Amino acid sequence: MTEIAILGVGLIGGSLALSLKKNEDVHITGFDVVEDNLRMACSLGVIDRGTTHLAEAVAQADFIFLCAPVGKLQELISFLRYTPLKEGAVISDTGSTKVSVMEHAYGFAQRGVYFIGGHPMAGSHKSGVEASHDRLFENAYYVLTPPEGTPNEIVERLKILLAPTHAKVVIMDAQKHDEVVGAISHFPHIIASALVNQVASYNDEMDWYRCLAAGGFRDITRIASSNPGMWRDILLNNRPVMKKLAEDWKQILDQISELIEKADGKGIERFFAEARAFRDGLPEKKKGALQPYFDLYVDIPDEPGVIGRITTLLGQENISITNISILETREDILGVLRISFRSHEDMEQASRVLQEKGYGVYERE
Ligand SMILES: NC(=O)C1=CN([C@@H]2O[C@H](COP(=O)(O)OP(=O)(O)OC[C@H]3O[C@@H](n4cnc5c(N)ncnc54)[C@H](O)[C@@H]3O)[C@@H](O)[C@H]2O)C=CC1
Ligand SMILES: O=C(O)C(=O)Cc1ccc(O)cc1
Repeated sequence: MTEIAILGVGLIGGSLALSLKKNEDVHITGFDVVEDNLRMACSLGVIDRGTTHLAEAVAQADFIFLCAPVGKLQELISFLRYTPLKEGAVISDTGSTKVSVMEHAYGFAQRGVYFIGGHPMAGSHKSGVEASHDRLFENAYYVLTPPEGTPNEIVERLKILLAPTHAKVVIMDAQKHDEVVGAISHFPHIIASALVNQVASYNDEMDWYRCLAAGGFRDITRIASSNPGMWRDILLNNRPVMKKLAEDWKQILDQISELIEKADGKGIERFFAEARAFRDGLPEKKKGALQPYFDLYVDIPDEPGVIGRITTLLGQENISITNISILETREDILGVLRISFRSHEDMEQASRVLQEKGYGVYERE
């Protein structure tokens, strides 16, 4: 039996646990600072047991995954440095930045314990264990940053353990990771939020901005709905790269501003054509990466038996549900039920069936 400890049982820790559980020979202990998250994770079958005692969670573990926010990783690593661990244990993390993590991950090898940085390049703008999914990492890149001198067989052990995620595991230097991921993931979150903030400030004067915001605006700003604390931590842990990207961005904006000022149609067209050529050449998004589940939200009256009636209705139509959770229940006010489906077709069929029965149903991005 392989003992696994997941420290931070949220979206990523929960999804990792669900993927690794596909290998029946694992036992997963979850640690979290929020006891309710552990209770929820146990009841959803994400972890085998939960504890709020860190030393106890890791003592017998063969693999330890740090899945807490980036801002908490250094503190967790420092704790592990002086905590009794099993000889040969492999520690990894899932943080979105790698240089600041690897700088702190010293002092393990001399104890016969190994630290290998990690970053599964798939996720969501949603947070929390309720949003976790066993196929979240399917077809996504999963970057590992082993420090120099890590024995090959240790990296291989970690790769074998990660096989049930069906991610494409790649080895990368931490600095290179932060530069590339800074440009394709971290910086776009700044741009998406900046766009939303710009429109929101105009909207203060005239509500039409909000009303007409649709299509392209919604597509390009989806990630502005991400967890603000998580993105604060990511930016603060990739500062030199973020500063450089912001400076380059200012230049790009100045250039386009000048083209507009000069009414340089050819230049403007070239700007869009270059972007289109690169965008159209991006690899196809394979199913599994980033959007593996489809959620429907159903308004539910606060009355006994309503959830049973909804699930029975869907069962009668042979529509499979992958997850179900109650998001709000307040006295005299409608609650909201979130139902997840494996495919868009299942979700649409469920939406039709429930609306026919008079339920208020909607999708939320
Ligand atoms: N959300 C995403 O799309 C992705 C996130 N990541 C990275 O994975 C990590 C986890 O992110 P999510 O799962 O999205 O966040 P989350 O907010 O869903 O889960 C984080 C969990 O860590 C717990 N936690 C907070 N402080 C802790 C501490 N000191 N010790 C143990 N647990 C603690 C929280 O209570 C929560 O349950 C972050 O480092 C993030 O940068 C990586 C890939 C994608
Ligand atoms: O919601 C999205 O599209 C994301 O950007 C998901 C994501 C968030 C953080 C990461 O480190 C990797 C992927």
